[in-house]
Amino acid sequence: MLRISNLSKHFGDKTAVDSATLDIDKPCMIGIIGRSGAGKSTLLRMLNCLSDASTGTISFEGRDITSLTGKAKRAWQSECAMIFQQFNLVPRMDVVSNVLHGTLNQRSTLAAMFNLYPTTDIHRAIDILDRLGIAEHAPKRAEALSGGQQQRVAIARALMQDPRIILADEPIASLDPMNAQTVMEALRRIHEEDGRTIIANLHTLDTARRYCDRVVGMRDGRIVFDGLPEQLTTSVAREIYGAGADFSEAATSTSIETLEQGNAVVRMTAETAL
Ligand SMILES: Nc1ncnc2c1ncn2[C@@H]1O[C@H](COP(=O)(O)OP(=O)(O)OP(=O)(O)O)[C@@H](O)[C@H]1O
Repeated sequence: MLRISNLSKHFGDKTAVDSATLDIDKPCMIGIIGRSGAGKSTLLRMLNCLSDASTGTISFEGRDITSLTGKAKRAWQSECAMIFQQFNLVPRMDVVSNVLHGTLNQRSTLAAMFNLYPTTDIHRAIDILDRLGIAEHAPKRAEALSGGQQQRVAIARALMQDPRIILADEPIASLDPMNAQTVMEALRRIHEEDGRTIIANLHTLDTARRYCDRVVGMRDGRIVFDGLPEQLTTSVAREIYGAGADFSEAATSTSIETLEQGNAVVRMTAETAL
C-alpha cells in the first residue's frame, strides 16, 4: 500500500531523516516515537509533500509520490490529510466553515473566494462533527472551543477530504490528559470504522502502546525500531530515546493513571479539565 524506501532529508549539513524505509501493507494505526529532533515531523511532512525528499522514494499503491507536482500533488494531499499540534484552524471563523475548508482543493477559486459551499457538503460537515461529538458547536467561532474540541474540528476538516491516510503531527501535545484521551479515541475509531490508516507522531510511550497497532522509533533521523506495541519494552525505549539508566517512562506519560501515581499537580489539572 504505502512504501517508503531509503528516504532522506538534508537541511544543509543536517540530516533530519536518514535512509528511512517503511512498508505499510494494510490499513493500520502507527505511532512514531522518538526524542525531540529525531526527524518525526520531517518524515510526515515528506509523506504529505509539504517538504521535498532529498533522496529516496515514497510510493502509494504503485504511484510515485515523491515526483508529484501541481494538481496531482494537491490530489495526493487530499488523500493524505494532515493534522497538527496547534490545530491550524481559522480562529475567528465558525466551526462548520473551518470544517468545510477541507474541501478547498476540490472547489473553484471563485467558489472558495465567496465561501460558497454546496448544501450536501454542509450536511456532510455537520454529520462529521456529530460523529465526533461536537455538532452542537458548529455555529461557534473555533477560538471559543477547548483545545480538545478544536483538535476534533481539525480531524473533521481532515475527514471532509475523505482521506485514505491521516497524518497526525503531535496531535495531543498541547492537550490535557482528558482531552488527549478523547482525541486519541476519535483517531482510533476512525481507523477501525473507516479503515483509514493513521500515522501519528507521539511524544509519549503509553499513548503509542495503548492506541497503535505498530510503533516506529526514530533516533537521529534513522528508524531504529519497528514493531508491535508489546515489543516496546523499557530497554527498547531507552535505546530509542538515547536515555541512560535514569530513564523514566512516567516522564513521557500522559496516562491519567500514571500521572496520578506520581504527580498530584497534574491530577489537579485533569480534574480542572473535567
Ligand atoms: N526547515 C528546517 N531547516 C533546518 N533544519 C531543520 C528544519 N526542519 C527540521 N530541521 C532539523 O531537522 C531535525 C529533525 O527535526 P524534526 O522537526 O523532524 O524532529 P522531530 O522529531 O519532529 O522533533 P519535535 O518532536 O521536536 O518536533 C532537527 O535537528 C531540526 O532542527
